[in-house]
Amino acid sequence: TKVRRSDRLIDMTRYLLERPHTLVPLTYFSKRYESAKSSISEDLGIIRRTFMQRQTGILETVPGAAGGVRYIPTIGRNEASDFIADMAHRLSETDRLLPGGYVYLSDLLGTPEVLRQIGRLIATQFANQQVDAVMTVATKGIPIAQSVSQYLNAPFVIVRRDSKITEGSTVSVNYVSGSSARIEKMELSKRSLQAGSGVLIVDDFMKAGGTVNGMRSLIEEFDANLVGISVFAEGKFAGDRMVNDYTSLIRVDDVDTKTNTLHAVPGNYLDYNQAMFKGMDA
Ligand SMILES: O=P(O)(O)OC[C@H]1C[C@H](OP(=O)(O)OP(=O)(O)O)[C@H](O)[C@@H]1O
Repeated sequence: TKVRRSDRLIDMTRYLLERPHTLVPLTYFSKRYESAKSSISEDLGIIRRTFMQRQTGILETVPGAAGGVRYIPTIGRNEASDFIADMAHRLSETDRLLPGGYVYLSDLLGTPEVLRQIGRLIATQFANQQVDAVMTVATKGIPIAQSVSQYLNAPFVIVRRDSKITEGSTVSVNYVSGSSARIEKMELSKRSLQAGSGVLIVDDFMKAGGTVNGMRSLIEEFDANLVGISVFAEGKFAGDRMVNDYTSLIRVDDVDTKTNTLHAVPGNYLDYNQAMFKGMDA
């Protein structure tokens, strides 16, 4: 029996939301609802318009026989700005400051809604780039990488600072870690990355940038290419950071070890993506 338009719209929306960055042929929906392609096209027009108006995302249409539709998750400027302001406020709570200017984030990075929004924000910035893999370093970066990976429909790979036989043979690099100028090692299973793949680096926190820099050299070792770098928060760092082209959602701009407080403000994400957000409103 034919499926009514209202029922089709609900089921198509769910189907698309669950498959970001995935091309779905119109014929798939025609068969699923036993409806003409012209009806399905009208359905998709309604979904596209509503997604646009509510800033749920973009419904791309790929023409031709091998064509179809692809849902690109995005976040609107206002929702992004509100979330970032909320996170900056949360980080400025007392008792988050840790020795060495690090910040306690594990409660936030264990909250599903926070992880969803972080993933959506970072995936929005890279929605139109060729990201074949999302890379992070164990441990606290992993939930962020998983969330970004889900929104971009790209696998995530975990770099480790320890050797595990369960990772098989690995490529390893030495890197200068943080302000302590210690040499550390990080490695990635050889099976994780193909040469030439586009890699997005994400992490929960960047201080001196040594960790991110280590991941950059790992990407070079794999003959892969760096698409971008995005971190949830960046610490206050006096020295010259080894990394400069990155986005951060939050920036720690003041640390007072006497009163054990820190002040966090929005990072450079909104400024960096101003043109992108303007394009969405157009
Ligand atoms: O910019 P840098 O000076 O290199 O510091 C940023 C590192 C340090 C910290 O990881 P750790 O807390 O050391 O390790 P884990 O994530 O496993 O807790 C954080 O998650 C980044 O990866």
